[in-house]
Amino acid sequence: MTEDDSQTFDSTVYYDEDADSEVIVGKTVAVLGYGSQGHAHAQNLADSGVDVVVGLREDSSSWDAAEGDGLRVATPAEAAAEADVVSVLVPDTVQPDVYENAIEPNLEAGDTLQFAHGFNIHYNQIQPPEDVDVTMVAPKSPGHLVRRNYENDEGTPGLLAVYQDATGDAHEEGLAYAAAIGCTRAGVVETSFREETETDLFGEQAVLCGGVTSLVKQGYETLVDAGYSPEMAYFECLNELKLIVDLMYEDGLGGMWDSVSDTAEYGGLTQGDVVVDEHARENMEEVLEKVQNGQFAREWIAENQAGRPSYTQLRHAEKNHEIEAVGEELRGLFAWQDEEEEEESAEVKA
Ligand SMILES: NC(=O)C1=CN([C@@H]2O[C@H](COP(=O)(O)OP(=O)(O)OC[C@H]3O[C@@H](n4cnc5c(N)ncnc54)[C@H](OP(=O)(O)O)[C@@H]3O)[C@@H](O)[C@H]2O)C=CC1
Ligand SMILES: CC[C@](O)(C(C)=O)C(=O)O
Ligand SMILES: [Mg+2]
Ligand SMILES: [Mg+2]
Repeated sequence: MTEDDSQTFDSTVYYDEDADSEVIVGKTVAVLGYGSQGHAHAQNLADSGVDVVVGLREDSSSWDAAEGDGLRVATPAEAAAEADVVSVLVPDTVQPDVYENAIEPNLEAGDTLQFAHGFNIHYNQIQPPEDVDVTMVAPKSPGHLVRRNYENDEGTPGLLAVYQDATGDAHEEGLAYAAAIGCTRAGVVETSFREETETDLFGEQAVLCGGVTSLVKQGYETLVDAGYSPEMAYFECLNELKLIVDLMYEDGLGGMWDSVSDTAEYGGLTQGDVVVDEHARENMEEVLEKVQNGQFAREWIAENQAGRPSYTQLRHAEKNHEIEAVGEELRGLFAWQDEEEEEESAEVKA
């Protein structure tokens, strides 16, 4: 069975009790990649009793870290060869190459191709054989929190999708994988590769990563250009955002509105749409259109084929924005990051 895109998925939420961990504990899972998602999936799976082998390039900077975390490490081809489930957690743009050279030659009938994002299946960059299962367990969180939550006996919400069910067990095995990385502790919702891919790309571009950072920088620059100190602008437009979003995370927009002052609530409700106005909505719809018609995917693939010229320039400009230096200095002065977070943020920078 291959995914029926027109299928509307019900909003059943799956929890630990809905998963049969025995389905995956007896299998070998190759986790290809040991980065944000890979290090979390591999360690969480292993801590859940799953036989894990990490697949990395022989000159990988992550090889020693994975071995240091008590995991077996092999090349991607070696890992795929011994695995029943191959979890593809290398960057989206290298997955087709890794699939062609390391995974596909070592896939056997009845194996599972598992993803954390649907990009390469949805945009037809990887076309799996008909005799394997193709699933996705996509944590709705950065990987470092997937690991932190698991270690704290907490869960991370996730999505489950079955693109191809050659064995008839894809859903059950995907749910067991989700449980083993801690997602069913929080709740797992079933979706499709199309829906996850398009909503995830839109969300990270228009809201979570792109939209928010642009709003923060524009707010910071507005205050600094008006003569206010960079430190004041940082505190107001970046640092306090976490505290505001924490309230929304815990109890919706109302949870935040109920906690801030009436003055802030009135000002926010009247001026918010002045700043993020109907043009923002029109722009968001254009962003979504480019995701849906494949234009963004083609642009991102071409950017990588060209050696990432624009991406490199944009990353450089972002790292050199004044707010980064101001923030680094202020974060060093204030003891608001606990040790665990400081260690992790050092890891992320490495
Ligand atoms: N980041 C996140 O929180 C989320 C990511 N995802 C998805 O998870 C997947 C993995 O992304 P993410 O965890 O961010 O990836 P990262 O960039 O954090 O990590 C990539 C890993 O892959 C390895 N790698 C890179 N190139 C190759 C290669 N050619 N062959 C073998 N290994 C390679 C790297 O090791 P080295 O370079 O040392 O060899 C590194 O261990 C993607 O599909 C992404 O969309 C989904 C949800 C959230
Ligand atoms: C929000 C960015 C993300 O989609 C994620 C952490 O979920 C990603 O691709 O990293
Ligand atoms: Mg995401
Ligand atoms: Mg994403």
